[in-house]
Amino acid sequence: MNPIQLIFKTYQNLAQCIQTHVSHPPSSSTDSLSNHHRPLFSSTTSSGDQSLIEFPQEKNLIKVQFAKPVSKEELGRSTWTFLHTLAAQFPDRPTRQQNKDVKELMAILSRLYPCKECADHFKEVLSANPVQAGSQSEFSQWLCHVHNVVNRSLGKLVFPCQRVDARWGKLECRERACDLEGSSTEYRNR
Ligand SMILES: Cc1cc2nc3c(=O)[nH]c(=O)nc-3n(C[C@H](O)[C@H](O)[C@H](O)COP(=O)(O)OP(=O)(O)OC[C@H]3O[C@@H](n4cnc5c(N)ncnc54)[C@H](O)[C@@H]3O)c2cc1C
Repeated sequence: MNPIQLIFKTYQNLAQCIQTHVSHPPSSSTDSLSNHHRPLFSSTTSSGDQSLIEFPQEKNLIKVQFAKPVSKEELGRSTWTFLHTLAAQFPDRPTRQQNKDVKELMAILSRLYPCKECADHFKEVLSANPVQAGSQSEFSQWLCHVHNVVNRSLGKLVFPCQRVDARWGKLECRERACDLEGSSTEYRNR
């Protein structure tokens, strides 16, 4: 192959590669659709927040939910669920590392929470209410308190913190496999 042919061939390969990626974007390793099952073409029809993608090879219709913007409220509810569940599972006698980690987590949240106004406000809340995580109950009470500070600033009702254990339980997990304490001695020794 002479140099001109070589350049032409390389260009052809590149163009083919781009075309393939545009029509079938690469999937992550967790994507359950193998290349064999990818649609040759896709037709989408909106029905509420769901759309249908047709797989002509299999004469099947598979419902695929497309991303839509998450509201500040949804994000807030999910984040509080994560935080209160973390507090419910926090060890009664945390290691120094666990204590440090939870403080760092809150500091990171106050910098990276994907709602700038909320993150800035939470930074102020944290500086007025430093994290207390000497035990499970101390951490869950502290979290309940700071959640109430946010509630108040939004004109919401204050939650009775003596009921926090009734509202937020541990993650449903067989044989306490999700417990921080039992599950990782390595972590405990750090
Ligand atoms: C760190 C952080 C900062 C935020 N800052 C802002 C902000 O500045 N501006 C803004 O508009 N939104 C903010 N949000 C979102 C806001 O707090 C709410 O999540 C959102 O308004 C939805 O409120 P909600 O009424 O559904 O209940 P949420 O406040 O999301 O609470 C979820 C559930 O937790 C329970 N709960 C309520 N209070 C407590 C408590 N004190 N202790 C334990 N459980 C409780 C209730 O059962 C409630 O249904 C923030 C969220 C987070 C996580």
